[in-house]
Amino acid sequence: MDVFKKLKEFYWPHKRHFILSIIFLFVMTLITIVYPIILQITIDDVVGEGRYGLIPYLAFGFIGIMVIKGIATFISQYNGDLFGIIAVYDLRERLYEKLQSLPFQYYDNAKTGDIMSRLTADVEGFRFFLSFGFAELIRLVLLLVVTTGVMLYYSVPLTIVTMLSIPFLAIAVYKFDKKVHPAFRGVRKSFGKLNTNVQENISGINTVKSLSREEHQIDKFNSSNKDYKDKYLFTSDVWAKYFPLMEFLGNVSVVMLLGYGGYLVVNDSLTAGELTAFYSLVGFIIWPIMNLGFTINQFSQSKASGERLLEILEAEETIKEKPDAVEMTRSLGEVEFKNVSLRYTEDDEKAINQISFKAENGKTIGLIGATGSGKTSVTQLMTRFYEPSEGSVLIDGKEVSDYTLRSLRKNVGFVLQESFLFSSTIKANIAFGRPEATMDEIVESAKKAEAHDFIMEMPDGYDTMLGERGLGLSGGQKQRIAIARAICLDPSILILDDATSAVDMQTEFKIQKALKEVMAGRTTFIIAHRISSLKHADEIFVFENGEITHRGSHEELIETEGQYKRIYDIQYKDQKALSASGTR
Ligand SMILES: Nc1ncnc2c1ncn2[C@@H]1O[C@H](COP(=O)(O)OP(=O)(O)OP(=O)(O)O)[C@@H](O)[C@H]1O
Repeated sequence: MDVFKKLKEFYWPHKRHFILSIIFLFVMTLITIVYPIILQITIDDVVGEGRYGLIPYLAFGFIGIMVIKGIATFISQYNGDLFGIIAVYDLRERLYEKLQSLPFQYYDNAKTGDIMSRLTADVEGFRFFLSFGFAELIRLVLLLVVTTGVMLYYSVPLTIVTMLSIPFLAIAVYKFDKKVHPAFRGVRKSFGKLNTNVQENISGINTVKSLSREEHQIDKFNSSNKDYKDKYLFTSDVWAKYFPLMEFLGNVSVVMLLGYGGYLVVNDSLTAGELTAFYSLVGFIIWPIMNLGFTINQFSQSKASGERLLEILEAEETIKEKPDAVEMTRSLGEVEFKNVSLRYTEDDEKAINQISFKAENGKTIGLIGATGSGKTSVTQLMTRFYEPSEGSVLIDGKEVSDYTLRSLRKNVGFVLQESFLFSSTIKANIAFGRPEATMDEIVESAKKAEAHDFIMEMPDGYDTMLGERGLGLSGGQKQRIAIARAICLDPSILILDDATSAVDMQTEFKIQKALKEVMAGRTTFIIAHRISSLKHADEIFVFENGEITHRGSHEELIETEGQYKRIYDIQYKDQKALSASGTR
C-alpha cells in the first residue's frame, strides 16, 4: 500500500467524488441485498400462503427500488470515474513538470519509449484502479458484511456450513496475488522496452535504412514483442490456474448450502423461500470473492504502474536552484573557470581536468581539439546542464549556481551540431526561446543567420510547417534556422558547438560573416574542428584529454609546435602545396 500512500496527494484532494461514489455504492449494495428478501417473501408468503393480494405491492415496490438503484448506480459510477480521471490529470501534469526539471544526467540513461509508456499506459493503469478497483474492493467488503448479516438472520448453522470453504478461497486469492504482482511488473517493464524499440527505430530510421539494418531491427522488435507476449502469457497462465481453483472452492460452498439447506427444509427448520434467498445471497459473496482475483489483478497492475510513476516523481534533481538564487538580468558576458574538473559519473575518468580561463565580455573564444577532449563539457557547465566535480564556474563574477536556472539559461544561447526543430512553423521554431519576439525580430534573426531567402522560397514562408525533427529541410537549412533561433534569443553568451559543420564552405563563409555581426557585444565560444571556423577568435584553447594544453591567437599558435599547428598543417597542406606549385 506504500505506493498508494505516496501517491495520495494526487487523488485525496478529490475525495469528494470518491466519497459520493462510495455512499451511492452503499445504496446500490443494500438494494441488491433486498432482491433475495423479496424473492423469499414471494415464495413463502405469496405462493406458500396464497396471499396473492401482495403481488401489486411487491411488483411496484420492486420497480421503485430498481429506479433508485439505477440512479444510485449512475451517481456512483460517474463520481468514481471522475475521481480517477481528475487524479491522473494532476498526476500526468506533475510527471511532465518533473520531466522538464530533471537534469541531463537523468536523460543520459533514460529511454524515451520507456518514459512514454510510463506517461501513458502506466498512468492509465493507475487510473483504472482509482476509478473502479477501489470501489470494487469496498463493495466486496460491504457485500460480505451485509450478506453475512442477512444469512445469519435466516439461519446461523446454515451460514456456518456455507462459509466453511471461504477461508480456503481467501488463501487461494492471497497466493494468486503473490504470483501475479511481480508478473505484472514484468509486463509493464517489457512494454516500456517495446516502446523504446519502436521510438528508437523511428528516430533513427535514416541510419537503419542507410545501413540496410531493417532485418536486424525487425528481429530486435520481434524479440521485445515476444518477451512482452511471454510475460503476458505467464500472467494468463497464473490466472488460468488459479481461477478454476477459486471457482471450485466457491462451488463447494454452494454444494454444502444446497445439501445442508435441503436437509433443513425437509426437517421444517427452514422455509423454501429462505433457502432460495440463501442461494442468491451466497452468490453475492462467492462472485465478488472470485472476482477478487480480477480486482487484485487490477490492483497489482496499478501498483506496478504506480511504482514506475514514483520512479520518475522521486528521481533525484541533482541540479537545484538555491532558495536565495538571484535573477541574472542582462549578463555582461564575463565567463570565468577556476580549476574546474568534471566527472560525469563516479566511475568515469575526468572529462575535463583543472580548467582555468577567463573570457572577457564581448570576446570570442575558439575551442579546438580531438573528439572527446572535453570541449562540449566546458560549455555545458556554463548553463549548469552538469555540475562541476571540482572548482567553480563564474559568470559576471558570481557562481553560476547563485543564479536562477531560467535567467541563467536565457542569457546563454546554444547552436549545436544538430539542433532540434519542433514539428511546428518556422516562425515558432525561431522564436522558441523567446515566444514574445515580434515578427520583425524573427525576420531580422533569420536574415542574420542567412536563412531569410530560403524561408521566403518555401510555400508558406515563415508559416511553413516543419515535419518532425525538421524533416523537409536540408541539414544546412535546419542549422541556419537553429542559428536564427539563438540570435532571436539575443543572449549575452553565445555557444556555437560545431554549428557550421553541416553547411558547405560557401554557406559557412556567409554565416560567419553574419555571425561576426551577431557576435559583436557578446562573448562567443566557437567549438570547431575546422581551423577556418575559429581562426578569427580573440583566443583559442587547444584541448587534449580534458586539459587546455595550448592557448593563444591563431597567429601565435601556428608559430608554436603542438596540436594546433599539426591540425593547421593537415588542413592547409593541400592549400600550401597548391600555392607553392602556383608560385613555381
Ligand atoms: N553525458 C555524458 N555522460 C558521460 N560521459 C560523457 C557525457 N558527455 C560526454 N562524456 C564524456 O566526456 C568526455 C568529453 O566529451 P565532450 O563531449 O566534452 O568532448 P568534445 O571535445 O566536445 O568532443 P566532440 O568534438 O566529439 O564533440 C568524453 O570522454 C565523453 O565520452
